[in-house]
Amino acid sequence: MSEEQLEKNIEQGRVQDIAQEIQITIDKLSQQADKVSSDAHEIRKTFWNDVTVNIDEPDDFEETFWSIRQQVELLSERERSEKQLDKQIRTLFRLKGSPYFGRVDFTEEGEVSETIYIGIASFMDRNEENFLIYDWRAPISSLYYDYPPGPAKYETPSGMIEGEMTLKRQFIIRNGTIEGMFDTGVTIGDELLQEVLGKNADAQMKTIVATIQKEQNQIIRNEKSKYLIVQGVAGSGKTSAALQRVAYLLYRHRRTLSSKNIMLFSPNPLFNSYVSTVLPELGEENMAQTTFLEYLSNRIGRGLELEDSFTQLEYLLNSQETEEYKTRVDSIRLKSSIDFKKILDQYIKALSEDGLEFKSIKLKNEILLSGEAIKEQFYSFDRDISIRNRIEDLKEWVVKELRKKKKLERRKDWVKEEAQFLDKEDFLEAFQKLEAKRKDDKESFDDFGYEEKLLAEIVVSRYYKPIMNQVKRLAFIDYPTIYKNLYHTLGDKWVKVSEYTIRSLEKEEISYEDATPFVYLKDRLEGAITRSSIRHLFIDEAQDYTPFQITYLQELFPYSKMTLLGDINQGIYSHSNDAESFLPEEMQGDEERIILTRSYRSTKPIVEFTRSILKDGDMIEPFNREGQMPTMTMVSSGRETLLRKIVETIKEQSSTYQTVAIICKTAKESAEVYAHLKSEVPVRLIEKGTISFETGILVIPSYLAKGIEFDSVLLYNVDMYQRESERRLLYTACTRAMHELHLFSMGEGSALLMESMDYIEVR
Ligand SMILES: Nc1ncnc2c1ncn2[C@@H]1O[C@H](COP(=O)(O)OP(=O)(O)OP(=O)(O)O)[C@@H](O)[C@H]1O
Repeated sequence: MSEEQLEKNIEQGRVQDIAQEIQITIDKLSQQADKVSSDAHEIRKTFWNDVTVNIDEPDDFEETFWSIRQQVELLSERERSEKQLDKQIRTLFRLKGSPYFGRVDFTEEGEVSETIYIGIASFMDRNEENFLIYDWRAPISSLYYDYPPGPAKYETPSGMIEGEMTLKRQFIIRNGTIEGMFDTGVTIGDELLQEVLGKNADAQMKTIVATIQKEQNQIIRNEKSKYLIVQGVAGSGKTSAALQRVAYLLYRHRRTLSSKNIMLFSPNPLFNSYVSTVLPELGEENMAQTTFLEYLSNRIGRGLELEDSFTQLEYLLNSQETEEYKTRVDSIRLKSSIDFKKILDQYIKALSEDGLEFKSIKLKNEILLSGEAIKEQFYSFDRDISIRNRIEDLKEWVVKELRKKKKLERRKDWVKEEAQFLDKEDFLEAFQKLEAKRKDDKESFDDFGYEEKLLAEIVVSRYYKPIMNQVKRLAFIDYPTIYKNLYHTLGDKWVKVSEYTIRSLEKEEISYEDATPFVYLKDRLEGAITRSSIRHLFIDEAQDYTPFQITYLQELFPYSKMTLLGDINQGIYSHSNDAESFLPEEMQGDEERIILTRSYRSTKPIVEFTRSILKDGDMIEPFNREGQMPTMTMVSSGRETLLRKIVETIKEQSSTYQTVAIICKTAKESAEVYAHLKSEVPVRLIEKGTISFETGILVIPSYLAKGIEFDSVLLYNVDMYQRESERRLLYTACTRAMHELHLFSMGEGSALLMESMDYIEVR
């Protein structure tokens, strides 16, 4: 038997021993879980038997309260343990099949050599003395990610440990059997990566803990920086690193940090679902995930129709270079900038003296309180008081005024009339109140007069309640007009942008580029709801955020560290700029920047092709995974033939691969292609509202494919990508392909693809 085989047998023996140990622990914990579960069941069943209920006297009441509370605490303690045990058992089951993926032999200076096995969770021997498996996030495990055999060190809370790594071994273990075992010289050997990357795509992202690369590990374990900026080329593992970073932080700070303290801003709802299984797979709970659009739309509220970011993009991609298009691009650029934020700040300052506008508060089309009266009241307050505090005082004043009006309203004829049409329940309510009143007030009680008053009160309250609620929400502040008036002050340079903005606001619409400034204005005036519980904010696809938006987010999450991940070459919005740092200048100074240049997603021929779409793509390094050269199918006889060719390719590809995506430039084009294909192949259309996707064949607009990957990509109609501004979109679309990329053209081709690029041409 070769030495290698002998080694493998020894390792296989260890895997079996560990599996047995794990099973023993599973059995032990399962027994405990059964006990806790039956305890909890018993408490629930006998909850009220063990509570002393007596509420006659205040003392008895208190005793009852404490008695209930004690039972509730007992129950929730059991429920917590039940949940905890359940989680441990689930992790152990996962460990049993695949206990670890790495081994490092390390000799600390002056100590004996130690063998460390690394897996997705820690596991100790029965006496809880030795680690049989170390969690990948433990300090010592970083040796595995950061060093080849030789001198190595790792950081612990009590200082740096230095020594010598004598062996580094990787495993692929499935169902308790070692399927692959490699001793590696380099950081993380290529064999395992080859195996992982060669697999088919899934509708869900995978964890990468077994093959985290050194530079990715720096992102994951970074603890110091206030702002961590990751500029990484397409497919370099930015999102993967971000998610493993969340798992790392949750583990390292488990006493002080929970998933509730972490938030991820992602590009679209589809992406949210795509990444949602990674953390649970690592035994952690998911953090809150949202999109910036969703946030804005909640803050804008009713009254203005918000154009979403996709509609904005769709407009830009479908338009010719008309005057209107140019104005729109100017508008987007202006409103994305920090300079514009400063203009807005000046405007807000001026509003302290004049310019705030208020809506009249009406009841049944009659004005209860006019906008002018409210304004007059506002500016009668002391101007040294901040706008925010004055608004609070104003709210109180408005409530008081309305209460006065409400009292008078009860006497009006329309109220009496409506009172006759009240429901049985309303009369019952009035009657009960009447009874109570009669009890208190035996002597001088006028039944009839009082009943009439009560009924009138019911009618009037029904009308005033929604008005009062709106007042409490400050809906009487006329933000659209206040925001619109800003555009009367911008001057000649921005006359077209101003006209365009005013026009759209007058139609009660708000463009996507106006949404952030509008919400910012609102926040500055009435006070933002800052999220102080969030300690770590992750912004994926950070290149798609405007400098204005990034500073705004920083203000919203004042106690949070920020991890911004992005790729300037995938900046597909008009405001996208070439700034390497996604941080506006104002925020710079406290940041650390990590650059990822290696692309793992696609095969070498695909990376070589996609990087040449970019003007400066030379720094992008492909991972050495072989595959087919991209193809370009040119059809000069029209759309029908092109679609027929596409159907042929889909059929061929879907027999090999799980996910085949037909990527179109726009949603409009996607819908057309889908209409054509759906009778030929089982295909699904992905739209901006789609929240999840399954494996299979799908048609998707380029910008919704952001962050996601497919086994095979068919790029429909490359002739649609001609403008310089569309280069990055073309790059983004092509870089979604893992194993195969096929481009289709109706003859003209794209000016952005050069003759010299490496692809196979099929005419
Ligand atoms: N260290 C790694 N080990 C295994 N797979 C990896 C590793 N790093 C990245 N990958 C794989 O490469 C692919 C791309 O990763 P990911 O989506 O995180 O990259 P990205 O930089 O966010 O890409 P993009 O910007 O193009 O959306 C995924 O399939 C991911 O699993």
